[in-house]
Amino acid sequence: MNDENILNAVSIEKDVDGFHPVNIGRLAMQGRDPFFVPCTPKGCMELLHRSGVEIKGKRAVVIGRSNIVGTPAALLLQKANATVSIVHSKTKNPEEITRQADIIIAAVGVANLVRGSWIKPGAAIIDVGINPVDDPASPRGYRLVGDVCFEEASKVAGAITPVPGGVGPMTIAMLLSNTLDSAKRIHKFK
Ligand SMILES: NC(=O)C1=CN([C@@H]2O[C@H](COP(=O)(O)OP(=O)(O)OC[C@H]3O[C@@H](n4cnc5c(N)ncnc54)[C@H](OP(=O)(O)O)[C@@H]3O)[C@@H](O)[C@H]2O)C=CC1
Ligand SMILES: Nc1nc(=O)c2c([nH]1)NC[C@@H]1CN(c3ccc(C(=O)N[C@@H](CCC(=O)O)C(=O)O)cc3)C=[N+]21
Repeated sequence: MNDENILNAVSIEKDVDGFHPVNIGRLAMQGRDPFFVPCTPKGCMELLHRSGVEIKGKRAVVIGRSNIVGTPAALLLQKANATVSIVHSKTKNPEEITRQADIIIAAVGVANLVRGSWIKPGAAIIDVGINPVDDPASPRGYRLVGDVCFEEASKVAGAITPVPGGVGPMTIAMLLSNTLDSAKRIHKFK
């Protein structure tokens, strides 16, 4: 499948994933707003806001730069007036960068990449990763873990999201929220 052709075929007013290039472009520009914000990054911001984490003026690090998570998450943090660094697979000494962060969003797809020693005491950690690891003791033969080593990180962080039961369910909630907004807009409800 060619994702560019598919995204171009979606009407920007019905793009509830927020992946159309026009919606991403509007998200990136000052003074413009997209019709929809991508669900997973939107869920990350909702978690930070509802947990009372201050974003303005803080240092944030996003690990990962995909079109669907890392890049829009970095844009949203920047819009919320954080100073944002992006760590990716070519970054040297990522832990030196993450250790300066008040907020970390990890969206990598590598189980337990972020260790306790990567984290500044008191930082807020949003773990987007959904990684299956073999576990013969669990009914499915595997269990899900995040990109952050929860056992270590939870001893250092001020706040941390679990996997499962963290960003995943928020993504689903944001998809429903975007879908409701879309319907309201099309039917001219308030
Ligand atoms: N909870 C939820 O709702 C969702 C969870 N996910 C999960 O989030 C994770 C990321 O998803 P997605 O963004 O789609 O993944 P992608 O594979 O598209 O992107 C991964 C990103 O991580 C970077 N990366 C890979 N290895 C390293 C490393 N060792 N150190 C630093 N950066 C690295 C890559 O860098 P580079 O660009 O250099 O290749 C890339 O930018 C996955 O586990 C996925 O299952 C995804 C969507 C929703
Ligand atoms: N166009 C598009 N939109 C997406 O939103 C999208 C996508 N593509 N590609 C794949 C990723 C992945 N993703 C998840 C959403 C919820 C959970 C979730 O709710 N997980 C549960 C665990 C579920 C279980 O136990 O199996 C949890 O974290 O608690 C996981 C992963 C959305 N994605």
